[in-house]
Amino acid sequence: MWRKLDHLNRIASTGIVLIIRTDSEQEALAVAEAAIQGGIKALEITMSVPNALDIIRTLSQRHKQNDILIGAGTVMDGETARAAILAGAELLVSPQLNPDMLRVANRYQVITISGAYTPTEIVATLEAGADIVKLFPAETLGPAYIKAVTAPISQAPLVPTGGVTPANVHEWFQAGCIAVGVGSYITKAAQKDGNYSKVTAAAQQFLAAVADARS
Ligand SMILES: O=C(O)C(=O)C[C@H](O)[C@H](O)COP(=O)(O)O
Repeated sequence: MWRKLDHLNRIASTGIVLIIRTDSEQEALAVAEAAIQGGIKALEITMSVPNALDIIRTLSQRHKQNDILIGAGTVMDGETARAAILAGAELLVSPQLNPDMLRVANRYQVITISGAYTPTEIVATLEAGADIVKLFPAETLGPAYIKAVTAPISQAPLVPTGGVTPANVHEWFQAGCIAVGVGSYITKAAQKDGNYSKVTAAAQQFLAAVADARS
C-alpha cells in the first residue's frame, strides 16, 4: 500500500486539515480525539504545543491502523521535519516556503503543505516540491483571491487556512480550493466548559458543510 497516496486522498475526500494549536498537551490530545470521533481524518499538531512530538507519537501510534493522517505544523526547518517524522508524523505543514523541510519530507515520502501568499510564492512552492500549497493567512485574501489566482495558475492545489468557517466554506470551494485548513472553529469549541463533545459536534458540522459545498 502506498500510504502517501491514501493520505492525499484522505485530505482531498474529507476536504479538511485540522490545525491543533493549544496551550497544553492534555488539551491537544482531548481535542484530537474528539475531532477524530467527529470524522476528521487529517490533523496537524503545531510544534508550539508543549511536548508536540510526544503528542504526535501518541496519536500516530493510536490511530495508524485507523488510517488517520497525523501531522506536525509550524515546521520551520529540516531538523524539526526529521524529528516529527521520527515521532510518526506523515504530514508536515509550514507557514512559509522552507526548502529544507520539503527536502526531508520528500526523502521520506511524507505529505507537505507549504505556506504561500502571492502568485510568485505559490509557483515557487510548487517548484520546490510541495504537495499542497497552504494559502496563508487566507482571511486577508478571501475566496475571490483563489478564483483570480487559479485562472492563470489552475494547477495549484490550494488549501486556504485562517478564517474558514462552516458559514463561508462553500465560497472557498466554489472559488476552487481542494481542501481547507481549519483551526479555532473546531479546536476552541470546548474552550468555555471543557465539554469535548462540542469539538466532535463542530467537526461533524464542518464536514457536513464541506460535503454540502461540494454537492
Ligand atoms: O497555527 C497555525 O499553524 C496556522 O496555520 C495558523 C492558524 O492556526 C490558522 O490560521 C487557523 O485559523 P482559524 O481556523 O481561523 O483559527
